[in-house]
Amino acid sequence: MIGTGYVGLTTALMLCELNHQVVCIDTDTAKLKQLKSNRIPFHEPGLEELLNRHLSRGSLSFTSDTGQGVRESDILFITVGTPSKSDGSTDLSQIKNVAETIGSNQNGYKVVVNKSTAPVGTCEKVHRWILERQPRKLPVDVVCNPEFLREGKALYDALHPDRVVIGAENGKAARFIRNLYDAISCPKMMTGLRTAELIKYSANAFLAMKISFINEIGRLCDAHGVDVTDVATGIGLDSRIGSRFLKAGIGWGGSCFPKDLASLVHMFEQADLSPRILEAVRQVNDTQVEYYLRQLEERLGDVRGKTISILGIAFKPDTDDIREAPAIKVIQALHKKGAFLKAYDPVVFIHRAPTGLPVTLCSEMSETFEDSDCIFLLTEWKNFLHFDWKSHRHRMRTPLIIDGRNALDQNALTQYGYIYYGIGRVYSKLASL
Ligand SMILES: NC(=O)C1=CN([C@@H]2O[C@H](COP(=O)(O)OP(=O)(O)OC[C@H]3O[C@@H](n4cnc5c(N)ncnc54)[C@H](O)[C@@H]3O)[C@@H](O)[C@H]2O)C=CC1
Ligand SMILES: O=C(O)[C@H]1O[C@H](OP(=O)(O)OP(=O)(O)OC[C@H]2O[C@@H](n3ccc(=O)[nH]c3=O)[C@H](O)[C@@H]2O)[C@H](O)[C@@H](O)[C@@H]1O
Repeated sequence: MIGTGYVGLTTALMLCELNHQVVCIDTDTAKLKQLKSNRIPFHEPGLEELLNRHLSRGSLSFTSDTGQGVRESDILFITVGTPSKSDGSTDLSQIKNVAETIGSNQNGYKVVVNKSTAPVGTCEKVHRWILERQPRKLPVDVVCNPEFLREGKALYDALHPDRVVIGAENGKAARFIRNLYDAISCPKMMTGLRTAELIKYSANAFLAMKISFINEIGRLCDAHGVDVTDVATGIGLDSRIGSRFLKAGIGWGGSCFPKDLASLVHMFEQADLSPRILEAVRQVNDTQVEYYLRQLEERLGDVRGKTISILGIAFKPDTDDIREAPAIKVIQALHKKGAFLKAYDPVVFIHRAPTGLPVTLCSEMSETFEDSDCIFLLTEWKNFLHFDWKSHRHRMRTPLIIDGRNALDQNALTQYGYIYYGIGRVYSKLASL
């Protein structure tokens, strides 16, 4: 497993659970040091227990020596990063580097499986990069096995996927990889390399589209006094639509949706096509923070000099990942407008203290209430939802709550005397009867 981030480490542990022997390779020696001493370098539920189990059983090992890892393995998974370049295209330098190292260290037949999300045609490039570096002509097959796990639920998703997609040009290599997943019961789709690559991007874009769709409907709900959660329930009951990914809120962030949509748009442009739906999906998301800030200012007036408390920094619960987190955008925008900011997140500051964020960090959630003019919830951590909101209201200067995730109990909060705003939320008299 070359690359031991969220995807590489989770996949390695999943394969260990299926009784395979795995060597994890990474160039980040500080990360390897932590892993070797039983510590997960990021917050991801369930991984630490499996790390301990497989390190002590000897089914898992770690090294920074990629050459040695390549020579000792039959199957090589590429799970390195594929960040965006400034024009939206994908930076393939980490994949290229790995492919070249595989080529120069190849000592026999290998199956190279690309799991990193990369544009259509990347696996063909990987094949070429390997061949160019081989010391002598050796057989190698490249397979595309995109990953669909979610952060925060990575282990569950890896062990219980909705499907496994295996793209290959060679049936023998494809079956070899399918056999790895024998013990996992789900549909296994065998397809071509390019198809597998595009399935991954299309899946992420479709999910982002569902969210942007309900967020746009949420704005109309605000205008008409309609409850967006009821609209989502009502449409989601149609099995052709489905109820998931219809939670309206501050918008999608994270390490993948933004970069993958940018990459897909770039692929369209390269093909001389206009990605009209994708552009709209991104536009709704890009203007969602602005929309919320307008709602905030309508209720609080000018935010200059006011104290606003941010609850949650991670881009979603159960992770410490803050890549493209909506909270960061909100903090920066409010700071620019002259607000004082406090923030609390139960895990983010433990593993990855963000540098240069203009916020005063709180060590407990209750501190965010003190002399605050607004609490802005941006990550729906469970402990925020089960907090004793009733007894803390009096500590706020203005009891305004902006719920960026439509996660709090609006009726209860209103009864406790808070002013509540969630996109497309309507105070339900029925619920309070
Ligand atoms: N994070 C997620 O939830 C998902 C990510 N993906 C895709 O999987 C890929 C990896 O993503 P993450 O695991 O989040 O990335 P990450 O940034 O957490 O981990 C990547 C790892 O690769 C290592 N690395 C970089 N160059 C290397 C090299 N030459 N040799 C060995 N190791 C090297 C880095 O040190 C790092 O530990 C990306 O393409 C991403 O789009 C796909 C599905 C889910
Ligand atoms: O390619 C990837 O990296 C992964 O991207 C997403 O997973 P992830 O980014 O971990 O998180 P999601 O649960 O998809 O949430 C993404 C963003 O959408 C937001 N979201 C999600 C669902 C929803 O109904 N509403 C909503 O605003 C979340 O708060 C978060 O900011 C996909 O769900 C995974 O299938 C995919 O493998």
